[in-house]
Amino acid sequence: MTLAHGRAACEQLDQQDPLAALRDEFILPDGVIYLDGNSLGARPKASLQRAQEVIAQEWGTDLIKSWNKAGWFDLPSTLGNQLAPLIGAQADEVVVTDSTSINLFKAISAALQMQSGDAQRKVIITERSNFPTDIYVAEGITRWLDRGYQIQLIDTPDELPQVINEKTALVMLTHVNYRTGYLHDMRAVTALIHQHGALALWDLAHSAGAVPVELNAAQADFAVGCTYKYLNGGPGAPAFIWVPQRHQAAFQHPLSGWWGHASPFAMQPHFEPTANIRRALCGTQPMVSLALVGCGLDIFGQTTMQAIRKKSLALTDLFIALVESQCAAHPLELVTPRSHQQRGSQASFHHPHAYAIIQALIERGVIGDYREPGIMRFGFTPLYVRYVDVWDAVASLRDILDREDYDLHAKRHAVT
Ligand SMILES: Cc1ncc(COP(=O)(O)O)c(C=O)c1O
Ligand SMILES: Nc1ccccc1C(=O)C[C@H](N)C(=O)O
Repeated sequence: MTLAHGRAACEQLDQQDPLAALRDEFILPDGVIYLDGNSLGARPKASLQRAQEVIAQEWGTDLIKSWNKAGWFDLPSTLGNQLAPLIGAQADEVVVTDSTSINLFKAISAALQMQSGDAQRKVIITERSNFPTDIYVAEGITRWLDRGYQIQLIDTPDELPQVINEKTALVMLTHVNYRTGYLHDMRAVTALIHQHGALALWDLAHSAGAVPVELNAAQADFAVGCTYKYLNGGPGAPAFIWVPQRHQAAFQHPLSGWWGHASPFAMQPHFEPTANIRRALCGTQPMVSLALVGCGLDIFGQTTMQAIRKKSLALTDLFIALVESQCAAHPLELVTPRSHQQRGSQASFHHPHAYAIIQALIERGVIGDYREPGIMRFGFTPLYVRYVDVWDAVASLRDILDREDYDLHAKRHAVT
């Protein structure tokens, strides 16, 4: 079977797919091909019943008792422990809490604090192409501290070895780039960062549940990430933060709310951080939303990240090959690395009319998204995307391009 066998070959791949049955765990509307799980994951079927249970039973009937009885108070750690194996972390190293932006704030502040004994380490290195919130939060911290911290933006990963030095306090990278899908070699980059005495903070927003991650094996220092993308936790679901055992005692951040206290219900007038990962917590969590994260994580119990990675690469390989063969007459330019070692679970193409084309695709039920400048972005979640979806998505794309069936004056929505 080759591509020349067309859609039938894709059907056969679906029949042989060891993950095929997992699609049944999700609700996906008829007629929709969902290639945007890198922005908002699809809904696990179980989440509706779980929401009903939390609202009707745990909140409605059990009321305040649920903080103990339903495990609400422990839930950030319970879910963190469930997530840990997916990112190469140990138990008691992860909590699911707050947003990625807020967790970035905690991790960056703690890292700067840990480096503050060395007065010359004043530089945070990150990529110009990093997701903006990462850069913005670092800017907010440096401006607010007003102690001469600087942010140095690099334009390509290759620049890191040239710019990192004894003045670098922290290198903050997103493991898989949100726009291009470029995947860093976490182990090699972390080793380089450590050679220079700096700390390594990884944003796993586009990695957790998408690619195998080995935080402890890579000796990373801190990590944060979303649960609403590849982990299918739900819109705005709380994010996570990982602090390895070896850094927990030194991990201090300024959002020292009562949930991070050694004994929150002692109601002491001074903050004393708890000894464990719960010092990364701040305050009360949104329980309805937090509970649904478990439904997304449960599905991962039925497979492995290796199986997911295998299918992810097959899906992106197929998509890239089909776009390049079927749409060869059009000015599409792949911005995602071809090399498997450097590719996350997405494929992005540049086209001068990318926004209008994405809108036309969405109208036909093929959901991807648009990112500046001129990039059509397609995310592949192996738990529910089929090989035939890839075939059908490219057929729609080709048809739209061949007929120029898109509106160049398409209205720009607030969310693209
Ligand atoms: C790399 C990265 N970091 C962070 C975020 C989001 O942060 P938050 O959930 O705080 O909006 C995203 C996407 O929204 C992202 O792609
Ligand atoms: N949280 C969102 C809310 C609204 C719209 C998009 C998002 C995203 O997550 C975007 C994603 N981080 C991205 O890689 O572009």
